[in-house]
Amino acid sequence: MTERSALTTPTRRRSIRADGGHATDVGIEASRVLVLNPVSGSADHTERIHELAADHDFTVRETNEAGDAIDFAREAADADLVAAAGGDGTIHEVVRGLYDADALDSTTVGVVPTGTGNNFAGNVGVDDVEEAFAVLETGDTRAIDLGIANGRPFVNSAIAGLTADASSETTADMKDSFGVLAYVMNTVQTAASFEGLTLDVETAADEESWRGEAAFVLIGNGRRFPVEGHTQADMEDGRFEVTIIENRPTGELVGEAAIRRLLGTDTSNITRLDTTSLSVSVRDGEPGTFSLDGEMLSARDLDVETAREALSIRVGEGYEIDPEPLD
Ligand SMILES: Nc1ncnc2c1ncn2[C@@H]1O[C@H](COP(=O)(O)OP(=O)(O)OP(=O)(O)O)[C@@H](O)[C@H]1O
Repeated sequence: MTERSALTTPTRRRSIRADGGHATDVGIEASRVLVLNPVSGSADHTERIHELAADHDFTVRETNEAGDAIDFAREAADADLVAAAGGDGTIHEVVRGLYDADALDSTTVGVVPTGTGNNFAGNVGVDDVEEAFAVLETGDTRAIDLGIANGRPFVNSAIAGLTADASSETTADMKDSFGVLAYVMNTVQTAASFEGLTLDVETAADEESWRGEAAFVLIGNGRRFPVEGHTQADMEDGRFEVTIIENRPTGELVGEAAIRRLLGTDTSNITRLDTTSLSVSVRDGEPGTFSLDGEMLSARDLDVETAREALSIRVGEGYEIDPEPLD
């Protein structure tokens, strides 16, 4: 994807944080914008990110609350390069803002991992903050697939079968070790009466379908779902790797060892589908709670499709264009 040449002189306002901290440039016409979540991860990165951003000519927009990154990205629609400093949720919001503004054709996205799990950053080969700024300058630009669920984009995964509680109670340690599966483990460990979801999962024409009681449905765009090992999926193939975990009585699921077993060698209750699009319908009861990159969405039906190579993104050396398929 070509980058546009220099824009007009940036128009800048200055805003000073109430706590007397950093002055934040608000330059919505800047050609390089960095959206910074100051509360992601261990929340001690703000100073360092401002320094690095200044060294690399980024205009910084610091979020004050959830959702700000969507607005800031939308307002940065004319920028050539928009970086997200945060975790998966911040990247999700930035991509959502650019998607809403129809700016993905003209804007390249970068990630600066200052979140807790940083799963997506790892999947595009960016492991730390210093490396992230080097990648923003000289990394390859790849066009990767976006998932679109009920009109909302996601970069990493869409998951059915979680509760909002499970997301908020998941600890940093769990996220470090297990990424998105931490949510799964947490749900199973905390929900004594977890009922599962009666679902219809239909894939694109002439592909497979699944109907039954599921504990979880994990739809991977940027990531795949072994518990351990390499989590990066093929992000340029226009396909999802879908993992359906059939519900079992809670007693059988409790504990880390059980989860490892579930997604490890014992695959008798796991169905894997590979598809360009699918729909997930909750058959009984209340609408289901779905997670898009960790951000919650309530719906009875989730229609998911790929926007092939729709997201232009800077990648690090660890990014694999064509990762080995799962066994
Ligand atoms: N200033 C803010 N105050 C409170 N919440 C915020 C603020 N800015 C962003 N958020 C919200 O913080 C949430 C968590 O952010 P994010 O996912 O980036 O970090 P994380 O949870 O630490 O990392 P990861 O998702 O990689 O584990 C997001 O839902 C986002 O909307």
